[in-house]
Amino acid sequence: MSEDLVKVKTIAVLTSGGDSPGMNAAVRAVVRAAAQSEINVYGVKHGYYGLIHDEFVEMDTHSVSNIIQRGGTILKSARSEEFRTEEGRKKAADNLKKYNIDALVAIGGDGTFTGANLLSKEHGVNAVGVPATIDNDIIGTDETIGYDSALNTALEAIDKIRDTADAHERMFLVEVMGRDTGFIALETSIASGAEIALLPEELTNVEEVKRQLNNMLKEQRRSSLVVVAEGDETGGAIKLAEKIKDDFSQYDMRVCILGHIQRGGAPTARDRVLASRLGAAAVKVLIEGHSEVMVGVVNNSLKLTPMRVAISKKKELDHSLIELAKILR
Ligand SMILES: Nc1ncnc2c1ncn2[C@@H]1O[C@H](COP(=O)(O)OP(=O)(O)O)[C@@H](O)[C@H]1O
Ligand SMILES: O=P(O)(O)OC[C@H]1O[C@](O)(COP(=O)(O)O)[C@@H](O)[C@@H]1O
Ligand SMILES: [Mg+2]
Repeated sequence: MSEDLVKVKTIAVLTSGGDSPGMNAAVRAVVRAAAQSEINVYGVKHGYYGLIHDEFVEMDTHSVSNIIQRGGTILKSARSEEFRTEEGRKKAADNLKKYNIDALVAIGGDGTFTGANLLSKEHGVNAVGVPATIDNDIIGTDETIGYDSALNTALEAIDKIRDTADAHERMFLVEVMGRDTGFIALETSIASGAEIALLPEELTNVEEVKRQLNNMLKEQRRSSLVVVAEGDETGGAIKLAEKIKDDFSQYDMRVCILGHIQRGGAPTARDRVLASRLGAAAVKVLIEGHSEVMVGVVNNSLKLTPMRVAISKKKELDHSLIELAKILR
């Protein structure tokens, strides 16, 4: 984190990794905050792929009109294997030099920040990270951009599944996203009143799951919902169903995988506000001379975290929420 005052004239902004609702709001905030400070902005299409393959487009305040409410990302997102190599990052740095770009705003998740940090270390490119992923798995910010939207999308779907589960007195195993982390699974299970939540952060004992379901069925529950994070130890909802279906054949078990609907749709108000704050903050901290940092909001205040710290460890679930889910089900 350096803090020398530098005149930033031109910046680039990109979105990378899994898209998340609110990425557009963040791009808009970066472009508009930069314009306020008379900084030129290039948008880079397709994340690091576009950085390597010269997909730079000039942006101004009009380029970001009417996007704050839209899901996806107007800059497109991608995953680039080439950027994981030194040669790939050298090509990316050469392109940034070609356009006289002083700094990069990378909007994405932990992988995106790992890449940006390497680009900065190897080629002296000033880089600021803006956390955007539905997984909410980044330390240094209470929530990532897109998490609240994905949570609400998943919850709406689970509420609907509960209606039909109840009508048919069925058992549903609902799989939500979260390759390595159970934020969506835990909070949707609390908010929907699910009977059980299976999280990547906890060991899953299939016999124990069966026992709990049996106990609840003895309480004469009319339906059962098990929310399963895709990264759960059992390997997701389909695999779990294979392991338990014979024991619950009378409940006409169904599996529903929510999948990518959780990544799309209009961002919630909270995500739009978070993205607006963080996008503008990224420009501010670049002007102040910071680099290799991530902007976040903690306890409603802006916070800077060195990128190397942000990528160094996994954000932990709140154990009191795990207990709460168990008490209230
Ligand atoms: N270890 C790494 N070294 C260099 N670049 C990386 C590394 N990890 C990820 N990246 C770059 O960041 C991109 C996005 O990472 P990914 O993990 O897919 O998404 P997210 O940023 O949402 O976690 C990758 O496609 C790759 O180009
Ligand atoms: O869209 P893909 O490539 O199938 O990736 C799915 C993964 O992306 C996510 O939606 C978001 O993850 P990242 O933000 O780390 O890219 C995960 O929850 C999910 O496991
Ligand atoms: Mg990630």
